[in-house]
Amino acid sequence: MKKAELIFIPTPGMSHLVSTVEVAKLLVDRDERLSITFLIMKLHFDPKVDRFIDSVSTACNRIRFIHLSKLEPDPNQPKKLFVSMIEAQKPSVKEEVSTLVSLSESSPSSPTIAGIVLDMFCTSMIDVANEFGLPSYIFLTSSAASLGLQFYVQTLHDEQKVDLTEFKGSDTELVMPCLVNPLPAKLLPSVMLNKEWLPILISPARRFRETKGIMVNTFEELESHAINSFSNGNTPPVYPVGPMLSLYRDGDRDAESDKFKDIRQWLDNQPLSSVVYLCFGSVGSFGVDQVKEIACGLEQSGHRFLWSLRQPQPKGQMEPSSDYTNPQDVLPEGFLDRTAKTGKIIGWAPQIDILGHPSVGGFVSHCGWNSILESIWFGVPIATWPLYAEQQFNAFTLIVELGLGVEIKMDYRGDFQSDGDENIIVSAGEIERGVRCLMELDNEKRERVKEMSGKSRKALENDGTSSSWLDRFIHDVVGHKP
Ligand SMILES: O=c1ccn([C@@H]2O[C@H](COP(=O)(O)OP(=O)(O)O[C@H]3O[C@H](CO)[C@@H](O)[C@H](O)[C@H]3O)[C@@H](O)[C@H]2O)c(=O)[nH]1
Repeated sequence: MKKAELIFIPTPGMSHLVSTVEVAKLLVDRDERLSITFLIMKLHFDPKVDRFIDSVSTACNRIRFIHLSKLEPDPNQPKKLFVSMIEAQKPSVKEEVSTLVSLSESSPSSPTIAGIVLDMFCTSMIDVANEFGLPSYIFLTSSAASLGLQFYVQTLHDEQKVDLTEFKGSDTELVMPCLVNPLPAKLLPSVMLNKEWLPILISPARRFRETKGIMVNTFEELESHAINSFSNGNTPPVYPVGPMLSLYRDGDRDAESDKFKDIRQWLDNQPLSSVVYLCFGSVGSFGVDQVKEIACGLEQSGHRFLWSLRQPQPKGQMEPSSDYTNPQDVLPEGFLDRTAKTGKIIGWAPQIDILGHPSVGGFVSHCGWNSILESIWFGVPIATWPLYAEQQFNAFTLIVELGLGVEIKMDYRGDFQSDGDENIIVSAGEIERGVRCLMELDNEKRERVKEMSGKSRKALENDGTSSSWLDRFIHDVVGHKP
């Protein structure tokens, strides 16, 4: 039986890496011929990434990680765009791929290199795959609808010569194959409405078309309409293989166990479904004025809360936000004392543990796709408060397309991607209303979320839809199991 190896090139931030590693784990579990080598770029320092990789390396013997050497930034160059920083890693990627290919060719017992699986930000590495005659695949860490959006926007731009930036601030509604409902143009990701950023977004979609297939972190039962919109043969095959969640992040747990124990204990003492959890992803944070409004909104709502409150990064920086040393400095006077019995402020959150805890009854989220999938998995309804990237679009998908959430905001834009004219403050009143709406959600809506939770778990069972798609992917990449 000939063995096969896939090379994975992820974007090395937690929100892309975790689901990519998870799909790799399932692939090797489902076929003993497969092994996977990850090439890890060192783009910024996040100790969570290293801890996570260490824990996976020790647990899975057919997955290994090769760390590429860190490129020192050229002091004469202005700070580069993220995708350009990835593109600059091509020579090191090429060197590693060359070594792996030579090794594979030198011995009949070595696995054949079957292809390269890339993150959406790493499509420049398709050139490396082509050089070695290897097929490329994508693993998309966001939704099928967001994939449809990328193809739609690229077609509008390239074929119909539409200047997308004209949609900025307009009331136009866009009808696209991946959505049942028309999308208000104001919910397009900021990068699509900005002349400087648009090419960065158009380019991956063009290159996706060159690949042999796209695995997406979603499942048929959740996004059937969007998934069906790819069946016209105009795109490479799409494989909905999710939800890919890391339900046991041992690396995180060991490193921060005392802090996490305290959070678990606090949750253990709260009534069933009584706590609203607030978290805005790995990067999201707010300025002091907005923090105060959130605090007042929570207090006015009277609901119990667990709030991951984080410090803003310098403008334009997209690295994980850090915890406050003294959160009281940014909160309204006396807030911590007044809410001592009903609320808890934390920094980086053990999100999976929190969402899985029976005391949690709602999630105020920035609508990162991982957070949405995690919340659905645990049957916790979401109140949307998107900040950047495709999050406004995800909020629309969740509320309008899927009917699985309530709205605090849908068109809000976080500081780092707004052009300065969109920085409205969401008032305490709006937050209070949103939190009440979420926590006092009618049974029918809560049941819908629970039902989808069951479907998400079923999709990954041995005979579930996502497992079948994983098998189909393996078959397309390495052929029939003997
Ligand atoms: O305090 C925290 C904050 C986050 N997380 C975890 O970190 C991940 C965050 O992922 P996500 O919810 O997708 O948010 P982002 O970190 O913002 O993710 C980026 O990547 C996603 C997937 O491509 C996109 O959907 C987002 O828009 C983009 O910002 C999730 O697994 C969370 O469980 C924690 O465990 N604790």
